[in-house]
Amino acid sequence: MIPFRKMHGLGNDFIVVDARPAPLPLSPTRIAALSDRHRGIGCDQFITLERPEAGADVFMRIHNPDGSEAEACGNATRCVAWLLMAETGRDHVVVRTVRGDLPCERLAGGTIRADMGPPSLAWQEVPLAEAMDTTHLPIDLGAVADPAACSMGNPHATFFVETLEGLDWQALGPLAEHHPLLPQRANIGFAEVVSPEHIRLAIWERGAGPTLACGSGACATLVNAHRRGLAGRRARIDLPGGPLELEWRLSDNHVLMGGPVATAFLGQFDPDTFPA
Ligand SMILES: N[C@H](CCC[C@H](N)C(=O)O)C(=O)O
Repeated sequence: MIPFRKMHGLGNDFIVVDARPAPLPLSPTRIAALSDRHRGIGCDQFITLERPEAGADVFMRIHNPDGSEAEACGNATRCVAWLLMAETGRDHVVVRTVRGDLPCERLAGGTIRADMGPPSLAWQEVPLAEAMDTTHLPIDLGAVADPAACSMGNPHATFFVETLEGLDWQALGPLAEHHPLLPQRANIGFAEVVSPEHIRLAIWERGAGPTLACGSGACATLVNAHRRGLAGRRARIDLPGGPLELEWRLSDNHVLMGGPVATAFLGQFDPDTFPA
């Protein structure tokens, strides 16, 4: 049996397994089966903790429920940071991902804040299929158009809308996720700018669909809103699951993202029950 912990940040939920003591028999197929909400445990992302090389407290591998691997996950970074803080008693830990080291800290009130690093703004780095200005993509889906794109390690495109009220973003999300301009697909944000310090955001995640919150998506939204002149460098971003506090720091170009984390339950599963 393999023990797991079910965690979430604002309802963006994760199965977390610990492969630090020994590697676990988890193929993408098995991860997809475990991530199924009806036939498995269910989650937005499947998180595997691995032993890091020197310089970080843990290596975090991220899979989507379709079995694909993601380069970044802000809410899981905060959940895993909390776990490491509970293990070590420290208020600062470093979570390593395939895209680099993410320092995290515990703030007053239990908020966990992750330094998600600098955004990538060049078209090759999002990536987009061809050279263009990443603040305006020629994507027109009728009800929404003209998104901005950036990478937080993983690809994001943000549509700015007058209001989320009545917008069928769950139908538009998959069209944008699979648009030919986005060869690695992308996480798709629908952002209603309430004021320069306050944004409402709905997210259609690559490989996962609609989620209650997306940390890297909130980072990308602040970056894209700021580049479009719609927001300052700090904002509260309200997602369906609740608010995240964002800052795109001027001094070092890093994006900081803070919010709550929670454990829902602990459990165990028999890997042989799921296809290998
Ligand atoms: N929920 C995550 C993002 C998952 C991104 C994943 N869907 C991808 O394919 O990049 C977050 O809090 O940042």
